[in-house]
Amino acid sequence: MSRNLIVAANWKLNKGPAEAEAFLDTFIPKVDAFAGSADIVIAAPFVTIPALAAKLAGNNRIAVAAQNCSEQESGAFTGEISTAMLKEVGAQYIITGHSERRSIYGESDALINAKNKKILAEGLKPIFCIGETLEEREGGQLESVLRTQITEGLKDIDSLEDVVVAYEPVWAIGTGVTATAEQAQDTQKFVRSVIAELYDQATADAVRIQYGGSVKPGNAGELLGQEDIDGALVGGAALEADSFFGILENSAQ
Ligand SMILES: O=C[C@H](O)COP(=O)(O)O
Repeated sequence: MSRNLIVAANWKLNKGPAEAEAFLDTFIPKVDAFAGSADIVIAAPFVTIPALAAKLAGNNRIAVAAQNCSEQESGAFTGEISTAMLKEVGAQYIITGHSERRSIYGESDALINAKNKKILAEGLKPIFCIGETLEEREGGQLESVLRTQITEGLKDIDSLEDVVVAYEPVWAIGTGVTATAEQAQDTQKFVRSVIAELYDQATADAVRIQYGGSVKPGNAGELLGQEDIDGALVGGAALEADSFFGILENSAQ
């Protein structure tokens, strides 16, 4: 089954509009000259999205993403941003379930599920993150943790056509410790098997599963060359245009 790679930058709490524009000044010409077919996504802070979207207007190779959204439509929810607002300013994807949102901001599987449903109802695409802590992996809970996150996060979602899943072992995020290609492949094969159980084999074969956690130009080729790894969600190494482009280049199919 061939699935087009999807390589996404998650800038986290980095880059206001001016820095983002400077990044694109270097990055866009590289992508223009690049023959690879991967879908490219940049997830920026909310206030940076309009500048990114303006600079990428008419560019059909690089899509814009948000890193979070409200599960609510509108109303008295101070500090929240709706999917409709994000769509209006040019976001096409929204990250959900990132481990930093789960652990630092206490987001539950139920909240993440509500966000996934809201994003899909808005006609946008969730990049739905799952992943285990080192303690959970070493304690033999890897499969049960992932199974729960997948089952609860995708509850009552009929089609995965617009859903991207990102497997990010928490112990590999921002630590410089990458899962080995074998560990990532084995786990992502398991993730796909859970999706086949919950949906069907055709859905599991079609859904794209990214790997995230200390991906860099030097390890992207091996990781993204694995059968069940269909792209990357990149944090630190996506902050510099050369390094993010190096990941794309080294993972070209
Ligand atoms: O969303 C991206 C991940 O948290 C990975 O971050 P990292 O590449 O800095 O390890």
